[in-house]
Amino acid sequence: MLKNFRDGLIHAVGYDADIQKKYCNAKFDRSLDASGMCIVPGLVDGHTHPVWAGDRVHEFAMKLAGATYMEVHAAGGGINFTVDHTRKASEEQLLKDFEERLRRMLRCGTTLVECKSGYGLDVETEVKMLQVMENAKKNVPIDISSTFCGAHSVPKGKTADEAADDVINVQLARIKALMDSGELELDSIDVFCEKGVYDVEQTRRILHAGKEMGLLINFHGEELNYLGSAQMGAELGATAISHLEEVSDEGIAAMATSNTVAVVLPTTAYILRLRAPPVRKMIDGGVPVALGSDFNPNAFCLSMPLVMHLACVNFRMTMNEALCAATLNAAASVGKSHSHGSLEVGKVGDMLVINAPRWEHLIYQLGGQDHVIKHVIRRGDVVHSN
Ligand SMILES: N=CN[C@@H](CCC(=O)O)C(=O)O
Repeated sequence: MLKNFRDGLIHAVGYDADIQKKYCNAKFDRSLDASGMCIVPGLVDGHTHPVWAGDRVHEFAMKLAGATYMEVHAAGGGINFTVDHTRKASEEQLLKDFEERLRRMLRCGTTLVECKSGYGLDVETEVKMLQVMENAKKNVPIDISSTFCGAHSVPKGKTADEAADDVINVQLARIKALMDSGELELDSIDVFCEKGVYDVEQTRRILHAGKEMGLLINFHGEELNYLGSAQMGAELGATAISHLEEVSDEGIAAMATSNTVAVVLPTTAYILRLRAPPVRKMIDGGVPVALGSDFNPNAFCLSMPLVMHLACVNFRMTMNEALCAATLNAAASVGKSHSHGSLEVGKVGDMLVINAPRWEHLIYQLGGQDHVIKHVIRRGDVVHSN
């Protein structure tokens, strides 16, 4: 099998490779039966915030007692709590914690992960987070797609308009210089478009500025309140929008027309007790649906197999759809479906050997799914064995 992975790329496949259809939720039911084991592509995590300091375990009790996400923020917790700690943390400490999280993701089968900044909200700390991502790329055998999310929250002491100006004129300007000099490699720009955070027009301004710099648009929209951000994102040609619990029928139609990927996040809906996004309507309406773990101090889950399980039970996705969403469609959400997300000639040789007679065991087992993963192969190399 491994002879097919010289240079880390797939040169030939030993079975019928017609398993997924680009940008759609196609069937994926022809797993390879190799000595009682199955093979699936390496998993792609389409939305995470894994670089930060300051866990928020204390907030969990508030949420269990019924506090909403915005009530936790108003009480001094939430994103701004993590921002305070991340600003104080050294780059070395952030890198050490981040690399440990990446290694745990790898053991759960993730071979490509989208990673957002967003706990700095000022130019120094945002750049520090992005540099941590850059350094981790050299040390951990996992592919990282970096996203600048300087507009993740409105920092203390600024209005949203002032903060949007700072993101555009100060943060993006510095990031562009670092990208031009080759010190940073970024794929996407993100904004938390939400009532009480950035409104649709502020979000549009920031995303437009990022697009002008060549970044893909991949932002948080329609999570807690309906704002019409899906329509705005579609107008701007967004590559992806995530959350979408409150997306409207018009938003779904607009996203289908612009071929914008919907990145849905079952752990977040679960922990915040939000209603499920209308995944069935999105799939039936022609929107490509992807999955992300949304690993962050609020939704503390690194395991894509667990996310796929929740997607099937709580979002009523089929197991085929969940696998496609956690591989090819998640790769499309970061503009990497040409190289990642399926076992096709010319793509990277990322795959999982599943220690079970059917690949569905990856989803079937609730918790402990890493036990089902026998090997994680990244670019043709076995990088983890269980
Ligand atoms: N909703 C906004 N951002 C994150 C949560 C960040 C946090 O609570 O620290 C998310 O994607 O779920």
